[in-house]
Amino acid sequence: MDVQMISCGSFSVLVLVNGKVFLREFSILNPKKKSKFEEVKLEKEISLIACSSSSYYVCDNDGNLFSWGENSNGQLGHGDDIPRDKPTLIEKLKESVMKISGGAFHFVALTKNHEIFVCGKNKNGQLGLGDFEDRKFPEKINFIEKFGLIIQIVCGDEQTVILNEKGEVNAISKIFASGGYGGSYIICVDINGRGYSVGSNSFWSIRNWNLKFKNQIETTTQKIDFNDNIVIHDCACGWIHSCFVVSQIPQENETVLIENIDNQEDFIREEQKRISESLGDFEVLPIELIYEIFSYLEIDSLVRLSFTSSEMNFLSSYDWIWKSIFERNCRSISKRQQNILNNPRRINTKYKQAYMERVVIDGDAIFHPSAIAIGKEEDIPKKPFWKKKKEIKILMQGLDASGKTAMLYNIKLKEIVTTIPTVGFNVEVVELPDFYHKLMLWDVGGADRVRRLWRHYIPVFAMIIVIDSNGDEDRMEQAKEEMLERMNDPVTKNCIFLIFCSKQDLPYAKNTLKVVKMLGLDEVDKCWAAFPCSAYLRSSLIRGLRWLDYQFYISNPEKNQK
Ligand SMILES: Nc1nc2c(ncn2[C@@H]2O[C@H](COP(=O)(O)OP(=O)(O)OP(=O)(O)O)[C@@H](O)[C@H]2O)c(=O)[nH]1
Ligand SMILES: [Mg+2]
Repeated sequence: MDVQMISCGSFSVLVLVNGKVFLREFSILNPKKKSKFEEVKLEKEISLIACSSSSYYVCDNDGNLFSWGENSNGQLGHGDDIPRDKPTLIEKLKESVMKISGGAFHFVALTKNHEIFVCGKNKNGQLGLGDFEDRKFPEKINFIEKFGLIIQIVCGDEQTVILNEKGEVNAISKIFASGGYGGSYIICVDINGRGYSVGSNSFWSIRNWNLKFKNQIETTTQKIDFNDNIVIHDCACGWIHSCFVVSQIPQENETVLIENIDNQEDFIREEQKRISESLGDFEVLPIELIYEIFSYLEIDSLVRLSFTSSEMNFLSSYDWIWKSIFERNCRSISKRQQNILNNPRRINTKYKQAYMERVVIDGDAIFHPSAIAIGKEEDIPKKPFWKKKKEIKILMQGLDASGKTAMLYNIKLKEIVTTIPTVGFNVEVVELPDFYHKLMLWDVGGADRVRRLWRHYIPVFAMIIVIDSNGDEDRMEQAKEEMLERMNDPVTKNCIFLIFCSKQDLPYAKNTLKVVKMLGLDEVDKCWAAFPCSAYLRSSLIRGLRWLDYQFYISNPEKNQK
C-alpha cells in the first residue's frame, strides 16, 4: 500500500493511496459517531489531492480537477453555491492542473503552464484579483508578468502565497518546498532547509510573525530562528500550532554513522538528544509518538493520528525506513521525498543507495539511473534547425494487440486508425520538429512468426517495447519474458530501450511503477526508460520518442559499436 499524499480539512482527512482516494469525515454534530475511511469513487487514477475546510479537490493524471463538499462561497468552482456529494469535474478549468492548495473557503490551482486559477471566498482579497468579491468559477490571475515563473502555491485560512522560480515573491531564496496550511499563517521551507513564516502570530503559533495579508501577495517573511545547523525537512501547520521535521547537520569534526539499523530506538533517542540541544524552546516529539507515526504506513493508524504528512518525511530521513521501503519492493516516492533523499545531508547508507540505484522516478516516467543522467525530458535542448537529420532505425516490439500499429499511425498520421493484427511488418519514416533524427519505425506484428526473426531484419540500436499496462498477470509474465529476451540478447548490447506502458487511458491500467516492477525492469542494467502512454494520445508518444531521440544523439550507440 503506497500512501502518496494526505491532506486535512477542518474535520476530515483525505488520503491518496495507489491513485485511489479515501476520505474520512468527522461529524461535528455527532462527535461520538465512529467514522471510517471510505473510498471516493473516481473513474481515473488520481495524482493530487487537497482539502479546504470542508471541500475536497482531486486531480487525475490528465490534470482534470474535480471538487465536492461544502460550497458556501462557491469554492467548488461550478458557478453556484450548491454543495456536491460526489466529485464533480470543474468544467471551466480547462488547463491541466499541476498543484492545488485549499484555504478555508477558497482554492488555488497551478497549471502545467504555470498559470494560477483561484476560486471561492475573497473577503480578505485572498484570491489576489485586486477586489474583495467571491468567485464561483475559477478565474485566472496573471502574475506571470509581475513575478516570473510561478512554481509553488500555498493557501492559509484566508491567504494565498505564491512563490516564483527565484523565490522572489516572499524574498526566500530558491524556494522549492513545502508550505503548511495554518489558521492565519503560513510556513515555507526553502531548498536549504530554512523555514520562513508569514501571517498572524496571534496565538503564538510561531515565533516570528508578520503582517496579515490584505489584497496583495507581496509581503515580507521572517526566518524561523532555528540554529543554522538545523535543517528543516518539512513543516506542517495546524490552526494554531506548528510542527517541524528537522535534523541536524553534523559539524565538521562530528561523525554520525547510521550503521546499526536494527537498533532504531537507541538511534532515535541519541539523535533526539543531539538535536534538542540546538532547538531552544521548540519541543521534540517523544519517541513513542514517533513509533506511532511509523505506523502511518498502515491506513488504520493513519486515522488515529490524523494530522500531517510531515512525519512521513521525518521518517524518510532515517535509513530503516528506506530499508522497509526497499523490502516492500520499492514503493513509489513523492517528488518531495525524493528531494529530501537527493540532498546530501546525512543519509547515505546502503539501503538508500540500493534504492536509488535501481530506478529513478521523474514525475510519471521511470528511468535506469544511467539513462536519466543524460536525458531528462525538460533538459532536452532543441535541435539546431540547420543540422541535417540522420535516420535511426527503431524496432517496435511487443505482444500482439499491445498497440504498436495504433501508435505507429498516430505518430505518423496524427490519426487514430482502426487496426487489424499485423502480418509481417509496417515501416514508416517520421520526421518530427525539434528532433535530432528522422525516425524509421519498424512495427513488427506481435503474433506473427516474424517476431522471432527480428534479429535478421535490421541492426538494432534503438528499440521500443510496447507493454499493455492493462494486461492481466499471465500477459504481463509473457511480456516480461519477451522483453528480457530482447534486452539480454547480445545483439542489443548497445541498444537504447524505450518502454511504452500503453493503454493508460483505460481505467484499470497499471501505473508505470507497477509495470516496471512486474516486468522486473529495475533489475536490468541497460539504458532504458519507461513512459506511460496511450496510443490515442499522441503527445504521450512524442514525449517518449523525444527521450529516445536525444538519448541516441548523446550516446550514439551505432558509433560505439564500431
Ligand atoms: N484503449 C486503448 N486501446 C488501444 C491502445 N492502443 C491500442 N489499442 C487497441 O488495441 C487493439 C490492438 O492494437 P494494435 O495497434 O493493432 O496492436 P498491435 O500491437 O499492432 O498488435 P499486432 O499487430 O497483433 O502485434 C486495437 O483494437 C487498438 O484500438 C490504447 O492506448 N488504448
Ligand atoms: Mg500491429
